[in-house]
Amino acid sequence: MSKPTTPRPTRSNGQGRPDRKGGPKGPRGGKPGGHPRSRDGGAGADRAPTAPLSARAGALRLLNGVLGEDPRLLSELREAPWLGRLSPPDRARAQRLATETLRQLERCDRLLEKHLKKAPPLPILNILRLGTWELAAGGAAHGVVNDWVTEAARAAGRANMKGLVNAVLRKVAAEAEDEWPKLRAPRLPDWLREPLSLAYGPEKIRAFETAHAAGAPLDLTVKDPASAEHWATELGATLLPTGSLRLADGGQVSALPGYAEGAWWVQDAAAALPARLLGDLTGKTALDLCAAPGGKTMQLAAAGARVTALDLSETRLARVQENLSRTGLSAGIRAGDALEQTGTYDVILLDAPCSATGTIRRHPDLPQARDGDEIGALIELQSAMLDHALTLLAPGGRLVFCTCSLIPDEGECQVEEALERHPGLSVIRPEAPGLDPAWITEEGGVRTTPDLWPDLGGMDGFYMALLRKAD
Ligand SMILES: C[S@@+](CC[C@H](N)C(=O)[O-])C[C@H]1O[C@@H](n2cnc3c(N)ncnc32)[C@H](O)[C@@H]1O
Repeated sequence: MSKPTTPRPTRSNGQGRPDRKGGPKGPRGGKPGGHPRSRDGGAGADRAPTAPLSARAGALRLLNGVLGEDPRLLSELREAPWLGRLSPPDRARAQRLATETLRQLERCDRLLEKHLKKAPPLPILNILRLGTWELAAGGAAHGVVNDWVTEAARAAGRANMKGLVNAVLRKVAAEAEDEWPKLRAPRLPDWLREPLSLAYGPEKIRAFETAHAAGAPLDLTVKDPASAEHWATELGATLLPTGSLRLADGGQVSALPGYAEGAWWVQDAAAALPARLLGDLTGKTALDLCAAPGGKTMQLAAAGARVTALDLSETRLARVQENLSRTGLSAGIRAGDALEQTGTYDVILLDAPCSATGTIRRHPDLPQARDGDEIGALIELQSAMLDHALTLLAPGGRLVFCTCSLIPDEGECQVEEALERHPGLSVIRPEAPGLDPAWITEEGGVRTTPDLWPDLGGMDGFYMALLRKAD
């Protein structure tokens, strides 16, 4: 990777909404053909607001919510009241259908474009996208087409769109098996592709895109590292070089062996690395400054620290408490702003709020629902948090700064600039089982990217650095 001097998307590249090139012409993600949208992804008027919804109707609402005029992340739409109208299995199916369609949106659009003279209203275009993904994934043509035709009448309230959906999806069904594999991995939108290309080069970006298209397996962190091999056998999982367990497809997580007794928790292999840089923490006081939902809090507690887990969000802190209760680990939980904390700690973990662009394998909605506008403010917040965190660190204390971002301004640059602002602050060479020396950066941090471990199933993009305050 070249020296990380990526232009900051909002400071130097204000590029506006993502460019979704390559699909049918006309209304794309943004302009739903004049249909008013609700903020929770509603797809057409609710004539019976309590009537059950099918998985496909749910998926359509989710897609409309992500790609509508006021784009929402799927995680934000999960709170939408209408989701209560789906049975739990249908809700899971709807999430999967929407997620996988978003992951392959460019491929869906490329298959559709030759069959559309002009783009239909957004809800109908989204129906065609969902149907195309289902057909490409091997769905039975008759059932998929008929169900989406029915949905078309309901969603748009315009029966004349049924014919279009029927005709287009039948054509897609006839060619998907041959044509789909020829399509390139979907490209990142320009607001992200351009700064990442400058930092990593075009070849690496194509590798990121291939990894994003492949999706992510289920990774677990074991509470007691000594039992990792035992749980790998119990779960039929791969034990990764860094100590995490990996399942190709976990299915229902709460039904897996070891879940109920709290032997492990779900955490991407890259996300498990920052806390591991701190090693054994027996007897140390630790502050987890942005703790929720608690993956790293549990690691710090399992490593022997007396942990204070802080987060701004009380709702998200409830997840930390649930996770601690299930795993039998303990930490003091505190709601509040990281910038207003007082006290002194031996170690601090700062997993700062960021663009989350390292997690696109798991969240393919992110490039579609975001446009980079928020990144400038996040960069400012990260450096303010890092400066304040250093005031809470005991002399000689260690701090891990990390973000799940691919953008160097949220990682490498933050540490380089902090070293300039704080004479006496130093970077400790990172050590942890399985840490590949090739991941170590110029300033001494660790950079992971989604294309690493291609034969094992990739990993999230993360940046982390272990810092030491002067005595
Ligand atoms: C990347 S997530 C943390 C993930 C967590 N460390 C884990 O491993 O499970 C960032 C967190 O920062 C929290 N946050 C955002 N602004 C904050 C602030 N000013 N003070 C404290 N927490 C904040 C968010 O609520 C969010 O839970």
